[in-house]
Order: sequence, then C-alpha cells, then structure tokens
Amino acid sequence: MKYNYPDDSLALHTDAYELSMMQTYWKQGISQKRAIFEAFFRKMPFNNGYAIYAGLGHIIQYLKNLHFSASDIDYLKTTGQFDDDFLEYLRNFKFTGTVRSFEEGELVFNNEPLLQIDAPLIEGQLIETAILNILNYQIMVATKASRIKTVVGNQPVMEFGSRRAQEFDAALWGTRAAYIGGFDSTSNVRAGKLFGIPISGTHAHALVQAYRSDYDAFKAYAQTHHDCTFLVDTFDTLKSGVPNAIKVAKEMGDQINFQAVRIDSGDMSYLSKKVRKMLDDAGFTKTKIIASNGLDEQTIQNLKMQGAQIDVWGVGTKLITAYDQPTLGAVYKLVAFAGKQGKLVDTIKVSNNIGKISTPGKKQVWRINDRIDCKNEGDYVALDHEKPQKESVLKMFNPNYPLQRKNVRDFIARPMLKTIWQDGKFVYDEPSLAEIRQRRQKSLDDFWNEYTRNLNPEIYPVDLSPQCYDNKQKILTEVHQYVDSFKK
Ligand SMILES: Nc1ncnc2c1ncn2[C@@H]1O[C@H](COP(=O)(O)OP(=O)(O)OP(=O)(O)O)[C@@H](O)[C@H]1O
Ligand SMILES: O=P(O)(O)OC[C@H]1O[C@H](OP(=O)(O)OP(=O)(O)O)[C@H](O)[C@@H]1O
Ligand SMILES: O=C(O)c1cccnc1
Repeated sequence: MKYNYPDDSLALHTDAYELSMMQTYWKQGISQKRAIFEAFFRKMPFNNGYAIYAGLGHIIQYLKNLHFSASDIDYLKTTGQFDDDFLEYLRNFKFTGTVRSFEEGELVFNNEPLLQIDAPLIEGQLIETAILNILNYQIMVATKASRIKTVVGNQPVMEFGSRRAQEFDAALWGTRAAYIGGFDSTSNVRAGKLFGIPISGTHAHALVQAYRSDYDAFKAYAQTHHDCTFLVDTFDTLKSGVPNAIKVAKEMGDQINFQAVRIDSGDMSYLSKKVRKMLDDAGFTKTKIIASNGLDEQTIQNLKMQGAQIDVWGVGTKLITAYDQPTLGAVYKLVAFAGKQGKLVDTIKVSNNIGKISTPGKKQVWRINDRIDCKNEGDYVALDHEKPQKESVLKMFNPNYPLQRKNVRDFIARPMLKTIWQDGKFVYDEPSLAEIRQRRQKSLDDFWNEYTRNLNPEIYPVDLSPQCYDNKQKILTEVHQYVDSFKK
C-alpha cells in the first residue's frame, strides 16, 4: 500500500460528491457565482445548556494550505471521473472567499450560524467536508471538557486520552479542544510542542511491573527525577503502594520533591481518604493525591460528594471520545446564491421535520447583553444588513417557543461572527491559546448559571429577528407554491 506521497495535501480530504458537484458547476459556467454557506448544529451536545466553540484554529491551518498537489491531480485522473479541463482548474485552485466565524472559546448554541463561507460556489463546496469534520469533533470535546472543568473547579485536571482517542489527529486536536474547554495540561508531548499546552504526567504500571516491586520502582524513579509522583495501585494501594512510596520519599529526603501519588483503581473515595491519612501521618501533608480511571463529570462530582481526598484529576477515554455522544451533527447549508443578475437570492432546505428546515439568507449572530446586570439575554440571529445594535427595543421571539417572546431595552448587541478571511486575504489577528482559554471563562461568566449548569439547564434563547423569520416564511411559501405546481 502506497500512502506516503511527499506532496500529499488535504484538498482530497473531502467527499467525492463535492468534487462531482464542482465539476458540474465548472462545466456549466456557474462555479464562480457567489454562494453563502453556513455551518450550525441542531441539538445541544450532552443535553448541555451551551457548547464551547473550538476548531477554528485547525480550519485556519487547513484553508491556509489548501491546494491540489501534482499527485492529487494524478490520482483524480486515475479515477476516470473528471475531465482534463476541470483538473487543470483544480491544479491552480486557491481559496478566494470571505470567512466569518465565532471565535474559539465562545459559548455557542444550536440553530445559529457558527461559521459562514461567502465564496465562489465551487470553493465553498469543496471545503464542506473538512469544515464539518473539524467542527463536529472539536466542539464536542471542548464542551465535554468544559462540563468536566465545571465540576473539578479550581483543582487541576490533566488530559490523558491519546491512547484511547480515535487515532492520531483526534488525540492531537482533541487535546487542544480540551485545553480550550478548561483542561490544564496534556500527556500528549507533541501537543505540547505544537500548541504550547503544558505537558504533565506520572508513570505507568509497567515501571512497577518491570521492577516487580513498588519500592525498587519508586526508588529507581526517585534516583532519576526530582519531581516524583508514584503510581501506588499496581499490587495493593494501602498495603504496599503507599507505604513504599513513603519509605522512598523519607530515604530520599530533600533530593526529591514528593509531589503526589496516583490511584488508578478501586474505590477511590475510600482509598483516597486512607491514603491522605497515611501521607499526613508520615508528615507529607503537601503531597497530593491524583485520581484516574474512567473518570468523567459524573464520577468526579460523585467522588467529591463522597468527600474523596483527591487533589488532581486525570481524564482520558470519556473526554477524548466524547463518550456519551458520537457526533455533534453539525451541518453546512447553502443559504444564499447569486441569481440571474448576480444578485444574491436566499435559498432554503425544506424538511417534514420543522426543526430541520434551514433558515435562508446571509446572517449575523448578535449576542444581546443586558446593560444593567451585564448578563446575556439571548442570541439574536438577524439578516446581515440588519442593525439591531441601533434599535432601542429589540423584539426577541423564537418561533418554536412562541410564548417566550420578550422586548429587550437597554442592551448591548455584540456581533459574534468575526471576519477571518476577506476576499481571500487572511485578516484575523489569531489569539493565543491562553487568550482563547480566558475567553471561555469570561464568556461563561456572562451567562446566568441557569444556562450553564450541567444538569437540566434552562434553554438559552436563540431567536430570529422578525425580518429573518418573515423571510423564512416567504421563501417557504414560494417552495410550497413550487411543489404545488406539480400537483395534478
Ligand atoms: N467511590 C466511587 N464512587 C463512584 N465511582 C467510583 C468510585 N471509585 C471508583 N469509581 C469509578 O468506578 C469505576 C470502576 O471501574 P473499574 O471496575 O474498571 O475499576 P477497577 O476495577 O477499580 O480498576 P481496574 O479494572 O482498572 O483495575 C471507574 O470509572 C471509577 O472512576
Ligand atoms: O481511564 P481514562 O480516563 O482513559 O484515563 C487514562 C487511563 O490510561 C491509563 O491506563 P492504562 O491501563 O492504559 O495504562 P497504565 O498502565 O498507565 O495504567 C491510566 O492509568 C488511566 O487509567
Ligand atoms: O501520566 C499519566 O499518569 C498517564 C498518561 C496517560 C494515560 N494515563 C496516565
């Protein structure tokens, strides 16, 4: 199997149907017409009240490098599905569009555009698969991480998921998303190098197994490291692991910093209390207890309720695989397309399921913040030309929850979709990961706790402007007329 192309690119990281459609657009002369696509998801992940936006960093990297390499074109030729003139076009392909997006670390909600591509139709079509691939995964992991961090509070939580992640890319970008969502460090060393995420870790059972003795293993580790965390559950936590960790720490004295012990099995509430007492009695009151093994927000909360004496948490599988939910279900829809005279015409995707009918038109999302209590009142999805920030009273209503309408006065409206590319030019001042993490915390603080609690949160209003709503109804009526025209 040959999979090692020196000039491999990510342009073919797309579904075949995107390329098939692109060939049609190209041959029919509509490929350069302006098209607006928007990405959004319909249902909140994990029944959470909010999601954390993550993935833009990867999308930026992808779009900056987007091109078809010589071997990509050669391969497409071998499929026999594409004409030479189209392949020649692909050879010189370049992204020339405008991209607007939420910024990473912001709280986002269902049924609002998260990312918007305003580009020649052919370009917007190619990138659908990659954009959804990135967003569908990273938003889930960042949101899961945020739920876990909410329960962990000020204690450190380490990301341990690489070995259980769905392959390399998921481990790498998943840990970045986890860091955005509030995790404090990662065990993935490459993520440390590439993203500057602090790396942290302890040691595995293999070390103790190799020495066949807790004492010998801890001693060997202590002779080769200053900062020491000992994994104490390989044979028996209370009878052998902790007593030998203490013995080694006493023998080594100031030569080591006896930072922590890690417990990775058994009843972690019971064990952590016993271990705390043993450490304290031996004078190691500052030595921390780390817990790992199948943890998530529920087990951590439960352990805390039981008074477990755990100071630091290590979480892998259930975070990195977004264990409770395999996908976010984000979609990418064409919302407007250049009509006959080049003027944008709004488009709709109809469904029997009312919640699945797309909202036509190029839009902006406005976050409405109450000037008095400084908390967010709701998100207001408006057509792009609207200026809600200039209104004195904003009528907010959600057609799916018609009784929840309200008039908002004295507000600040903040546009959430920021320009990342303008007509092919990258214009975004990319924030550091530290800034993105701070943004998550700041954003969370701007919401009432009713929306951000982990269990049964209130539904945060994501409302359509009256113009946006009327536009949707008008286009829906046109579609109904079109469909009716086929009836006998
Ligand atoms: N006091 C506790 N309350 C609630 N859940 C706990 C408590 N202690 C441990 N757990 C959780 O219970 C689960 C136990 O899983 P499992 O049966 O795989 O572990 P184990 O048998 O102790 O260890 P292993 O099989 O890895 O040697 C883990 O998810 C762990 O986080
Ligand atoms: O349970 P998770 O949340 O996924 O956390 C990561 C797990 O990975 C390691 O176990 P593993 O048995 O792979 O190796 P070990 O020998 O280091 O325990 C570690 O000890 C944790 O139990
Ligand atoms: O450093 C650790 O303790 C660690 C790293 C990866 C997986 N489990 C544990």
